[in-house]
Amino acid sequence: MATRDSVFNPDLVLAHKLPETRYTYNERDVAIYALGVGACGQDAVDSDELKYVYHQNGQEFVQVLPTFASLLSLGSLTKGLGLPGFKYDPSLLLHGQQYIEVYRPLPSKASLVNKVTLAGLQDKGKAAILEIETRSYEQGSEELLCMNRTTVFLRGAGGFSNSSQPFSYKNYPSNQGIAVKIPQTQPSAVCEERTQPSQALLYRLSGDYNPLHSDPEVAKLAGFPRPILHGLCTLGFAIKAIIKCVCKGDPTAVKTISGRFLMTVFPGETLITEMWLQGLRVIYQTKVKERNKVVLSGYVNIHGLSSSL
Ligand SMILES: CCCCCCC[C@@H](O)CC(=O)SCCNC(=O)CCNC(=O)[C@H](O)C(C)(C)COP(=O)(O)OP(=O)(O)OC[C@H]1O[C@@H](n2cnc3c(N)ncnc32)[C@H](O)[C@@H]1OP(=O)(O)O
Repeated sequence: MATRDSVFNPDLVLAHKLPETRYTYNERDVAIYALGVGACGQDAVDSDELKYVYHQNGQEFVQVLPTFASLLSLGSLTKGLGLPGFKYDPSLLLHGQQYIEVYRPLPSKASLVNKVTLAGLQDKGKAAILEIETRSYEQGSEELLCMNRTTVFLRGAGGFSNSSQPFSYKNYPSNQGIAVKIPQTQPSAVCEERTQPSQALLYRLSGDYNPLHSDPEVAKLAGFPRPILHGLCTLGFAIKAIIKCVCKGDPTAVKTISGRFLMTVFPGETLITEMWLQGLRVIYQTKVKERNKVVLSGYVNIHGLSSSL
C-alpha cells in the first residue's frame, strides 16, 4: 500500500511531458564503463576484452559494449523525474528491468539528444512499477541510435488505484515483454566471472551515484545488510559474457537486450551466466554462484551467427 511518503496521481503523471536531455561521452567514458562491468577484470590482457579499454592491435577506436547504451537513460532518471502527482521514497527504489534496442553500432564518442517518455505505470499493490523510455539521437541527426526502456520497482508506492481494478498503463507492444522461459536442456554455453568487492564503487563512476550501492547506512535503510550491485552492472557482465561466448567477441552483433532483475547481487559475488541459443535469440540467466540463486534472466537478439556453437 502507498506509504505516507508516496502519493500518486496517475492522471497527472501520464499527462506530464518529460524534457529532452543531453548526453556527451568520449572514449574515456567508454573504457571506464567497460572496466565497471568487469572487462579485463580477471586478466589484464584478455584478448576478448582489451579492445573495450585500449586501442588493441592499433585499432583506431576503443570498441563500445552495446550495454553502454543503458547509461543514456540515466541522465533523466537518477536526478529524479520531477513528475507531478508522483512522490515516492527513493531509498526503496529498485531497478526492475531493462530493455535496449541498438540500431547502429555505438560510436566511441558522441553528443546525444535523448527524447524521454513515460512508457508504463502499474499498481502492484505493494509496489508501483514505472517505465521510462529514452530514445537517443546523435546531435543534429534524425536517425535513432538506440532506445532504452527502464522499469523501476517502487516498493511501498502501490495501492494508488481508485477502482477495484489495479491501475495499469503500457504504451508498447506486448512482444517487447521481458519474461522468458528458461529451457530445461543443458545450456549452449556457460561463462563464470567474479565481480570485485569494489565493483559498485567502480561502476558508479559511469553515472549512477545512487548511494544504495556505496553507503552502508543507506543500504541498511533500504533493507540490505550492505551496499548492493547496480542492476545495470550485472546486466553488463551478462551481456559481455554472451558476446564472448556466442558472438565470437563482436559487440556489434547485438540488436536487442532484455533483462529482469530477480534478486540483488552483492559486490564480490561470482556470476555464472548460462545461455541457450534459439535461432537468432539467446535466452540467458545469471546466477550467483555462492548462493546458487538466479539474479537476472532475459534474452538477446543478434544480427547473425558467427558462432560454432
Ligand atoms: C527514478 C530513478 C531511477 C534510477 C534507475 C537506476 C537505479 C539503480 O541505482 C538501482 C539499482 O540498480 S537496484 C539493483 C538492481 N535491482 C535489484 O537488485 C532488484 C532485484 N529484484 C528483486 O529484489 C525482486 O524481484 C523485487 C523486489 C523487484 C520484486 O520481488 P517481489 O516483491 O517478491 O515481487 P513479486 O511478488 O514476485 O511480484 C509482484 C509483481 O511485480 C512484478 N515484478 C516482480 N519483479 C519484477 C521486476 N524485477 N521488474 C518488474 N516487475 C516485477 C511481478 O510480475 C508481479 O506482478 P504480477 O502480480 O502482475 O505478476
